Amino acid sequence: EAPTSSVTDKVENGSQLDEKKVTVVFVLGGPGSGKGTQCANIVEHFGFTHLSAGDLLRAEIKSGSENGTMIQNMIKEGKIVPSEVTVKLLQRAMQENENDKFLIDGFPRNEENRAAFENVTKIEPAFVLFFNCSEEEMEKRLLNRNQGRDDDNIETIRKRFKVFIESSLPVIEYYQAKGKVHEIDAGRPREEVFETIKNIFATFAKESSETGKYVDNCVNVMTEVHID
Ligand SMILES: Nc1ncnc2c1ncn2[C@@H]1O[C@H](COP(=O)(O)OP(=O)(O)OP(=O)(O)O)[C@@H](O)[C@H]1O
Ligand SMILES: Nc1ccn([C@@H]2O[C@H](COP(=O)(O)O)[C@@H](O)[C@H]2O)c(=O)n1
Repeated sequence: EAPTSSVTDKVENGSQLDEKKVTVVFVLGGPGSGKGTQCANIVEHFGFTHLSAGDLLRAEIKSGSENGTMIQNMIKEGKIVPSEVTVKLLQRAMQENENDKFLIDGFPRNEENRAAFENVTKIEPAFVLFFNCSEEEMEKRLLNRNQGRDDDNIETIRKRFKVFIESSLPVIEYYQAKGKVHEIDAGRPREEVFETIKNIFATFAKESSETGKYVDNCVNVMTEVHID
């Protein structure tokens, strides 16, 4: 495992992870707001790699890691796992992947997550997507999700909503103050939500290619979108 000291400085054009310059987009929003669903679309159209913090934590439980039981208990209670664990998983996943464009889904979940990631990786997100959706709609989606998740029951869902409001919204506000947030009305049908997202990514790709900050392979949708 790479020591954190090997992760070097943030650079002007994007952020640096070891030898690699990376573009990171944080995907935030309440439980069931549709983050994972839309990340799959972004991967397909814009060549990003999707890293879901929740998926990495669930994989860690399955791997029989020494932290497995602790993580399992936290997830069942809807609580946020200590940042040290989650940041290490994300850092390793980025280092092991050849891509240089990452969608980090469900992270940072609280101020501790945010500060730890920034301190360890020196990476700042290019921008943040905020999926805004009513609790009523999110609850309905989660109860219908049917993926056998331990935390998709009404008791844990209510706890996750509370944690989202108390701990995660302040992180979104932090990035809003920095002008980095694209807020999306995530209560609409999937296709409509993706239309909005497509415009955001196409604009970002265009602006970045003009300034030399962004890399390739997202041009296939450029003709379909309008740039405001
Ligand atoms: N726009 C939408 N309209 C209706 N259902 C949706 C929409 N987007 C996603 N869904 C469905 O809602 C459920 C939750 O979506 P998804 O897993 O993408 O949410 P999420 O934000 O990643 O949730 P979590 O944070 O709990 O992992 C899934 O069953 C998905 O198919
Ligand atoms: N940064 C994070 C992300 C997730 N968790 C825990 O995992 C649960 C499920 O997360 P999803 O994004 O897949 O919904 C979440 O409720 C937390 O318990 C975390 O601790 N830190």
